Amino acid sequence: MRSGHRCVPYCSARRCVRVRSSDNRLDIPLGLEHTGTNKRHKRGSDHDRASNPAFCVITVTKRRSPISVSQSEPRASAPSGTPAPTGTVLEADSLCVFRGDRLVLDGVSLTLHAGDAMLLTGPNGAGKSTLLRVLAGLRKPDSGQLTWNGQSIFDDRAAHAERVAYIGHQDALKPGLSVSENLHLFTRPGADLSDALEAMDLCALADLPARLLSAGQKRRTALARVLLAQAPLWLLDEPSLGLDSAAITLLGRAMAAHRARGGILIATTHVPLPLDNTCALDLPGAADPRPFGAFEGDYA
Ligand SMILES: Nc1ncnc2c1ncn2[C@@H]1O[C@H](COP(=O)(O)OP(=O)(O)OP(=O)(O)O)[C@@H](O)[C@H]1O
Repeated sequence: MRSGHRCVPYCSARRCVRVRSSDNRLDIPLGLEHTGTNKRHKRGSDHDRASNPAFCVITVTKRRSPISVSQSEPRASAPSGTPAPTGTVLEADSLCVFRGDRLVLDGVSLTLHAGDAMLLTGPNGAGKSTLLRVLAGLRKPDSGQLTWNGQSIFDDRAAHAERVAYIGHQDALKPGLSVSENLHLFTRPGADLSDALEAMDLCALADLPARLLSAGQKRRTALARVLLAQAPLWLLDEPSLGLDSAAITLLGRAMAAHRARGGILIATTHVPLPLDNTCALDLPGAADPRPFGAFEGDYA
């Protein structure tokens, strides 16, 4: 961690968070880095320094204590006969993202290898969904690098879209189509629709129009779609939202199987998820500083 200073709009509690995950060791320094090359950051900082007494400049000279995270057990191994792409690596370096004038992500770094799982936690508004959208390639960071096997994902967004299975808060089902028809739209070569229906206990609902599903049934359908994507990177925004305990067990099995095949998984959550051997990235969040009008112009 470099020494330096960072201009922090509104909240002195915002901190740089870095996560490193390797086979059985995690190293998560928490500190602050110099980001003076970010023009938006500097512009906002100059303005806020002049006009807002809550604005502050923080100087950090040494690394803070690591977040308490440990990876005590070895991760699930791949089933025999299933080759895991062990060289796969997703890496984010010093990601900064503004929403409106607010610096929501401030120097987030992480490294995940094949089979790794990371839980993204933090209070409402901390930037968990924002980070997932950046990792999915749906939004460019204002600064920082995001690479898959060493290549920027923004060099070829279409290729990155192929490797991502993403679910947001909305289940995004076509209400007039049945569960099967909705899933069929997302079935990639090599995926088996009936396996996905079974994995999420949807067989009895397969012919029901999505508009007639309960919230939990819709979520199970959205998760079945993730299974059918055949994607190495799962980005799940509160995947257990609306699920009953039986469905949460099914979710846990699906996530374990994905990792055992060498998949990478990142999930936001406010509740415990049935995942072993994860690392956690806790975004600190900050009190919302602005009235609604201040957010105009950023609807990405
Ligand atoms: N379209 C937008 N324009 C401007 N600001 C936004 C927009 N969407 C979200 N934000 C702001 O970005 C911040 C981060 O939002 P985000 O949805 O990433 O948080 P979160 O950690 O996922 O929250 P939650 O736990 O409630 O799901 C919030 O302060 C929010 O007000």
